[in-house]
Amino acid sequence: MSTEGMGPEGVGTGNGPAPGPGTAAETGFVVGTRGSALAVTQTTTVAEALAAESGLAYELVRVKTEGDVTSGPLSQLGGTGVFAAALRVSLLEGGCDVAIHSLKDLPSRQPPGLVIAATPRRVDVRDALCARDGLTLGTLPAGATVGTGSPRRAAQLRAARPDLEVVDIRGNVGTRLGRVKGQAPAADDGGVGHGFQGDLDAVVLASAGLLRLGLQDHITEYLDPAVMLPAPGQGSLAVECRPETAAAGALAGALAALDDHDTRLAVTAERALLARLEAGCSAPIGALARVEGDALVLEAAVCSTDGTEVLRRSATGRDLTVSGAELVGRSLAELLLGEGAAALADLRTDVPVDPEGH
Ligand SMILES: NCc1[nH]cc(CCC(=O)O)c1CC(=O)O
Repeated sequence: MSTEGMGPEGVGTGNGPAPGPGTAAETGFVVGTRGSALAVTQTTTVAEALAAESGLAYELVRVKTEGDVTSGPLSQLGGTGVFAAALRVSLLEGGCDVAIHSLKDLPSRQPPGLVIAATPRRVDVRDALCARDGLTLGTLPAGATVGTGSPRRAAQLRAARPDLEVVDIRGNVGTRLGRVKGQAPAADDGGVGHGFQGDLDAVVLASAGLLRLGLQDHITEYLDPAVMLPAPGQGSLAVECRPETAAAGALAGALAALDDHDTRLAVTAERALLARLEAGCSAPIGALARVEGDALVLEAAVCSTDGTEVLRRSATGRDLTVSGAELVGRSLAELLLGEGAAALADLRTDVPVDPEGH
């Protein structure tokens, strides 16, 4: 594991000396981030909020995900969240005090020794169609090519529009946007050329990532969750740390203040469903929970990979606590399993579809 300081521009509010790595000190804290534009943007936003709330300074360190991290520590942390794993190793080793993840990229089971201390208020949960010429799912011509690397998006696209051609694509947000015909490549890929001219009619991406990067102008349609149920945790962030960091002190108070209870309940239900289904991170499963009045409503869809079958069910709970939310997720998973979810899809699919999809 290696960390690399990001230089003076990575230093936050600056009241007090720069903190040393691993010391969630009285004076400051160290925040780990992956290197992609989306990771840096969302990490900076959260770090600024924590600094403002706590009065502490912070420093960003870039945690490299290549190389040495593919050995021992990864297997201890579980294979699913390989891209979160490097940050987690850094947290456990004291290389940073806080790490910010896209919640949907985290495995559904929390590793020992780390806690999710805050789930900030969720932003737009929907998937977004970014098409040439302002086209929408309804107006794309028959045979149009739509790029996605996600089996969940592919299956739901096929279910909605069997006449489209789904193309498997990879890469970070800027790279994928650049695949759309006539689209100027977005300058968010850290200067890494994507090597493609626009060759597709459309791509599907998470609205949240586009919004956080200020790229929402590329969206031609926000896909209704009735058509495209988002990934569990989509649009949410997880602020992770060692338990003692969240237990006491100025940073603990700031973490608690950043936590949004309704978001916490929703993502808890979605992740509990995923855990009970024993589904891998690229399984074709959509899940979305919302607090509606005094109820938590969870919807989930398990798709066959070819999109010919989508099993979609919902469950409601009235116990608005974390354990109540877990129960809603688990019960809906049981219901889906009882109706043949495991036969419908290869739930354990655990291909890391998105090395820098972040
Ligand atoms: N798997 C990559 C990833 N992880 C989080 C986001 C977007 C932001 C979010 O959903 O919180 C993305 C990009 C995408 O799916 O388009």
